[in-house]
Amino acid sequence: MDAKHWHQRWENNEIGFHEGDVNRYLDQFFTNLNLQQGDTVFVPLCGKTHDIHYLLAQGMRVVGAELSEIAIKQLFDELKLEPEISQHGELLRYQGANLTVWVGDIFALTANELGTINAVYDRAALVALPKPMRIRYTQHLLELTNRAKQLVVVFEYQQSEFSDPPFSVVADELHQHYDAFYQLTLLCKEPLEGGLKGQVPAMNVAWHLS
Ligand SMILES: C[S@@+](CC[C@H](N)C(=O)[O-])C[C@H]1O[C@@H](n2cnc3c(N)ncnc32)[C@H](O)[C@@H]1O
Repeated sequence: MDAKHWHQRWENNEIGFHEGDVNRYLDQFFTNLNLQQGDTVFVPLCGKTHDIHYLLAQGMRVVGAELSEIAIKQLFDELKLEPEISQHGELLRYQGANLTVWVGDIFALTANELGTINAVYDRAALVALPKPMRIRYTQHLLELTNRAKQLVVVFEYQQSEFSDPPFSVVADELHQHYDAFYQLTLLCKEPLEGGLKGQVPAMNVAWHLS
C-alpha cells in the first residue's frame, strides 16, 4: 500500500481499522511488557488509536509514527493536548506532554530522532503493509528501537480472500522476521467475532517478543 492509499482513507474517513476503545489485547497483556512508570513505548503506524490514551494513562511516555497529519490532529484534539509542531527534514514532530508523534513516512525516521524506546506496541501496523514492505518494516523497526521488546497483534486468515489490508501474518512469517532477535511467545489466538470485514473467518493473534 502506498502513501496515497492511506492519505485518501484518512481524507475520506474510511478508517474501519480504528477501534472505539482500547484494544482488548493491549489491556490484557500490557503487564507482560513489564514496564516501569515513565518508560517509553513506541507505537508505529499509530493512527489516532485509543491505545495511546491507554498507554499514557498507565504512566508511559508514548512515541508514535503516522503518515497522516489528519489522524494526528484528531488524536491531539481527542486527548485535549495542544501540540508543539516542528519540522525535521521530511517529518513533522507533534509534541505535547508525554506524547510525541512523528508525522510522515516511518522509513524517514531515524533511531536518533526516536530516542530510547523500552517497548514497541504493534497493533495493525505489520498487517497494514504488503509482504515486501513488511520485510523492510521489521528490519527498520529493529534498527529504530534497538530491538526493544514488543507486543504484536495481528490477524491470520486465508490471504487469497483479500488483496487489501489488513494482511494475514501467520506464525511462520513472524518467526522469519524476528527469530534471530527475539524469543517469540504466543499469548493468545482466538477467532475474530463476525470474521474479517464481516466476511472471512479470521483469528486474532497476540505475540510477546522478548
Ligand atoms: C491499519 S491502520 C492502524 C492504525 C493504528 N495502529 C490502530 O490500531 O488504529 C495503519 C496506519 O498506518 C499508517 N501508515 C501506513 N503506512 C505508513 C508509513 N509508511 N509510515 C507511517 N504511517 C503509515 C496509515 O496512515 C494508518 O493510519
